Amino acid sequence: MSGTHQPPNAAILVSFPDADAIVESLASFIIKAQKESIDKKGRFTVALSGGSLPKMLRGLIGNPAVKWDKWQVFYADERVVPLDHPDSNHLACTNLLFSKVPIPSDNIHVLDVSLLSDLEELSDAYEKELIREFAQKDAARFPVFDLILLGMGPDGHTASLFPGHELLAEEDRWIAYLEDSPKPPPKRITFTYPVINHAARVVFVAAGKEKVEMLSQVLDNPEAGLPSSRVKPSVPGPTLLVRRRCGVGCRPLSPHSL
Ligand SMILES: O=C(O)[C@H](O)[C@@H](O)[C@H](O)[C@H](O)COP(=O)(O)O
Repeated sequence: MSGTHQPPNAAILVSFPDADAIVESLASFIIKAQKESIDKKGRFTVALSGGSLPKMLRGLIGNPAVKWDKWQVFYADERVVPLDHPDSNHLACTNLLFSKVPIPSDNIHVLDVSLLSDLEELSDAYEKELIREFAQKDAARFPVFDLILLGMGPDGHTASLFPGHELLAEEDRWIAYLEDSPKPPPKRITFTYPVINHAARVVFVAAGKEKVEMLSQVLDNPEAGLPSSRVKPSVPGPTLLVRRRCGVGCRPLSPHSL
């Protein structure tokens, strides 16, 4: 083990030599979080993103430590397309993970596809899905996810929260929609910051050389207000898993220290 970089927003940054090392470490991190959550509450609430994240979850496949029947899975953001559309985050997660593991389909919370033509109704319905899982069980103002897994775009976006977008200022709603996403497809729903920042754990998985420059912006220049810099769950701050040298002063850390 060599050490961590503590950037101003108190994120924990961990870098790995290659994608396989991230996959392995991410799986152990998730399993540890799962155990703590099930021991405490009997369930594990997790939110997934799209992009390259689903394929980074392959370390969970065939792993007997994963208690799939205790998982409640939501999408931190989802593209407004049918569930079998190539752009669907749910389809990517299904192809790369859920079709290969024994998770009950009722435990995966997907868009109500009968509402795809009305984004307001669609995001309201997804918010109600969260309310059923959290407000009724935990009686909290905002849901407290056990784990939210995020990606980071080369422009610093995360989930479907994009630089300069009005949704960055949303303080009330749990789920919001947009019709002008700069990353296609344009219509999406997304968790808002109140949801992301109330999570017990948030992990960014940001593999790829093209993210190095943006990563240093996000970590070392939070006052610029990039969407990924605004992810600030209270304790212990977000964890960032990145591939290769991150270029912002961090050193490789043993996966076991996660
Ligand atoms: O559905 C989406 O588009 C996302 O959830 C988005 O926020 C993604 O996580 C980032 O764009 C990173 O994507 P990559 O991992 O493919 O770079």
